[in-house]
Amino acid sequence: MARKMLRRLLQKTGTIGWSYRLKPKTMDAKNEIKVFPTLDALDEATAALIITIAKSAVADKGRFTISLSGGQTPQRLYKLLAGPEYSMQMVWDKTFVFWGDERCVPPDDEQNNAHMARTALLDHITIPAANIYPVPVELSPEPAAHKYERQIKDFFLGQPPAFDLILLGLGENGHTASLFPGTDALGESDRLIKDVYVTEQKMYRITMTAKLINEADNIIFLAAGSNKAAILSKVIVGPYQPDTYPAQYIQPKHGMLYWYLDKQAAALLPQDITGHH
Ligand SMILES: O=C(O)[C@H](O)[C@@H](O)[C@H](O)[C@H](O)COP(=O)(O)O
Repeated sequence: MARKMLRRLLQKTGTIGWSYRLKPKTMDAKNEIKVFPTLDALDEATAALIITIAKSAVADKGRFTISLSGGQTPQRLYKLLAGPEYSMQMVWDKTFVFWGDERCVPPDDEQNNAHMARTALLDHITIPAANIYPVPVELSPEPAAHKYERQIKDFFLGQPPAFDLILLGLGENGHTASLFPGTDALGESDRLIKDVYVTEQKMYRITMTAKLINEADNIIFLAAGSNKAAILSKVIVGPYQPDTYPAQYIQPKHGMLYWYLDKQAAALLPQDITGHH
C-alpha cells in the first residue's frame, strides 16, 4: 500500500521518481530517472544537465568540481562536451576534473580512464593542466590510493569532500566506479579512495568509495544499450543487495541522483517508474 501511494505521490510531484527502496534515508535524496529514445538524445540531455550543474556551481562557489567515469559509455558524451555547442558554455578555467576510478595501467595506456578523457575531451578544450587531477597510477596501487585521497582532501581544504557532480557508469555485474562485487572497498566506512584487485579482470584499480561518492551534490548514472537492461532492473527495482549489486550503495546523503538511460537500457524497468516506453 505505502509503496503504491508513494509512487503516485512521486509521479504527481512531477519527479518521475521511484521508491528505490522504501528506506527513509533514500527518500531524502531526490531521485530522477529519465529515458531517452536515442543515444544522441541521451548524450545531449546529459551534456545539458552537466552544463546546468556547472553553471550553478560556478555561480554559487566560483568553481565546478566534477568526477569523470571511464569505460565506453561516456566517450560520446565527452566528445560532445568538447564540441562547439557545449564547450563554450563551460567555464573551463573554473572547472576541476577528477576520476571516480582508474585502472592501474600507465597514463598513456588505452585502458587508462584519464587517457580516454584526454583523448575525447580534455585535450580539446582550454582547461588549465593544474585543474586536472588524474589518479597517480605511476605509483603502485596502495600508495596511489593514499596519495589520491590526500590530494582530494587537500583540494577541499579539509572540508568533507563534496563533488558538485560525480558521473558514474554501470557494469553488467552491478559494479560502478571500481566498486566490484567481492572487493573490500564496498562497505568501506573510513577511506575515500581505495585500491582494489579485480579478479575477473586480473587488474588492480583505484576507486572512490561509496562514502565519498554519496557526499556529492549531484550523481549521474549514465547507462545505455540492451546489455544494461537486466542489471538496471535488478539495481533499481530489485531487492537491496548492495554486496551483490554495488551500484545500490550509491545513495546520496543530500544530493540529487539522476539515472540517464537510453530506451534499450530502460527496457526492463516498470513503465510506472520510467513514465514511458
Ligand atoms: O573504469 C571503468 O570501467 C568505469 O569507471 C566503470 O565503472 C564503467 O563505468 C562500467 O564498467 C561501465 O562500463 P561501460 O560504459 O564500458 O559499459
